[in-house]
Amino acid sequence: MPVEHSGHQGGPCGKRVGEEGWRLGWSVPGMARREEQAEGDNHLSLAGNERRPALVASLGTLGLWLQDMADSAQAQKLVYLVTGGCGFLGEHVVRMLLQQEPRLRELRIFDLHLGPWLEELKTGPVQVTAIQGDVTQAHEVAAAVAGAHVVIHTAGLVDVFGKASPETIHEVNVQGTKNVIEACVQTGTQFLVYTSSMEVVGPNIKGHPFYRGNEDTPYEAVHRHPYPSSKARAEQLVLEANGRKVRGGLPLVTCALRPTGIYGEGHQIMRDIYYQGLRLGGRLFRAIPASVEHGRVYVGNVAWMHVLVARELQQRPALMGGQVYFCYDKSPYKSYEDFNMEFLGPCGLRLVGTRPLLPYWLLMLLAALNALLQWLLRPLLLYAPLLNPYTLAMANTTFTVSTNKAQRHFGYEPLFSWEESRTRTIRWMQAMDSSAQ
Ligand SMILES: NC(=O)C1=CN([C@@H]2O[C@H](COP(=O)(O)OP(=O)(O)OC[C@H]3O[C@@H](n4cnc5c(N)ncnc54)[C@H](O)[C@@H]3O)[C@@H](O)[C@H]2O)C=CC1
Ligand SMILES: C[C@H](CCCC(C)(C)O)[C@H]1CC[C@H]2[C@@H]3[C@H](O)CC4=CC(=O)CC[C@]4(C)[C@H]3CC[C@]12C
Repeated sequence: MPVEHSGHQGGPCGKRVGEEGWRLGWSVPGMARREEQAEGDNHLSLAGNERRPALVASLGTLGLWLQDMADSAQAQKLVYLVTGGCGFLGEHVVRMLLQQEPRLRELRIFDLHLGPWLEELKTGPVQVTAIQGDVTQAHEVAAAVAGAHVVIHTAGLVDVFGKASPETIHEVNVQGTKNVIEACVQTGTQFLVYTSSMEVVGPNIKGHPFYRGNEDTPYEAVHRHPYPSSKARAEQLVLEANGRKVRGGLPLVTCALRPTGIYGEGHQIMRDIYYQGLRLGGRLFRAIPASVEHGRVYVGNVAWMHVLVARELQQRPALMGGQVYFCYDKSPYKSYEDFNMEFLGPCGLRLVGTRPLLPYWLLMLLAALNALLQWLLRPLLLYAPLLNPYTLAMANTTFTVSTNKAQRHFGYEPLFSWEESRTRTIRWMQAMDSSAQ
């Protein structure tokens, strides 16, 4: 079925919250903590002054306030650049940085398409600079990178459905990443965090399972599809660049984060599958055996890992430079379809069948047919269904991660529990549904 959204009449999800609700209400657990703690500190200092004359108390408070101002002026000195900052993951990284990185002075958001929601960020204490640009254009990248302390490079062309040509995917993912690296070297930016993917490892073309593996698990990574090939090449370039001298003589410090399948607020594929289910009368039909595990990670935790890595890379360059980290959290191990049902179920969709309804060979045939149709129709229209030989192989091969490398190297703990990740995703789907009605 082609991926399209028009004509959606709304579904059975109950709540009536505008889609913007999840954007405007965006906050993280513990976020209130910083503010509460600040307030608490003030209460403490006032309590100490309680029995003194009012003037002394006021002067004391003023002094503390001035001290606070001086501290924060000194602390707020870093300039971060997020490429792809208006994408699904990028937006979460941007919002997480604004909430969790107190040393931020300026946040630059570089993207081919800037979102209108950026406007609301511009009223906060951190200078938010939106830059419309293309990572394939070296001069645009260099201009955006100049003067940044840290670059988080999430921009990429995520396409496993044949929407873009292999050349375009390579241009954006590989040449774009080369441009980011060169810009860091030329302008003197010392820290680069790259959003890689589990796909740089696998599943490979032979369909070998990767069961609860970690960063050191031996696995034959062989790719033919342009997306994983481009991500693997780009990751390699980023890691090889670790230690290169940047302008001014200091070494470049790089590392790569490899998310498994990301889910959460703003996830386009989840949206597509939801609408597909609605078109099928509120049902989805099981295509993949429930025993095939597919690794998933909540977008808020992936964003949190980016913020932490960016921070800790500056403290522990020798340990973390040139390293790769899988992104993980407490999301349960399930098949791709069963996992999606955690969110689609509460929105009224049903997964029909405890076993795949069609034999695998027939699915392969349908997937091949879709690929053929895509090719035949290309001169006339873009036919990009979810099912093709590559996505079928992806969904049908076990790939799960079990590691604590991020915890050992930079103290990562997921910021969002599984329950919270699930609730947030469901709320977003419900808001999306009611805003479409
Ligand atoms: N969605 C997922 O499950 C996973 C994604 N990733 C990686 O995470 C990163 C972000 O992915 P998503 O947020 O899912 O994708 P997305 O498509 O929502 O975001 C990518 C962003 O990059 C921007 N972009 C694309 N081409 C550009 C160009 N030439 N110049 C400047 N900006 C450009 C897009 O406009 C978009 O805002 C990608 O690098 C992807 O490979 C890794 C693992 C899993
Ligand atoms: C669309 C696929 C599911 C199709 C189900 C079927 C065959 C019944 O129609 C998705 C299955 C696995 C997904 C990919 C996986 O989560 C890893 C990814 C990592 C990335 O870096 C980008 C996204 C993706 C390739 C993701 C894309 C959708 C699936 C192929």
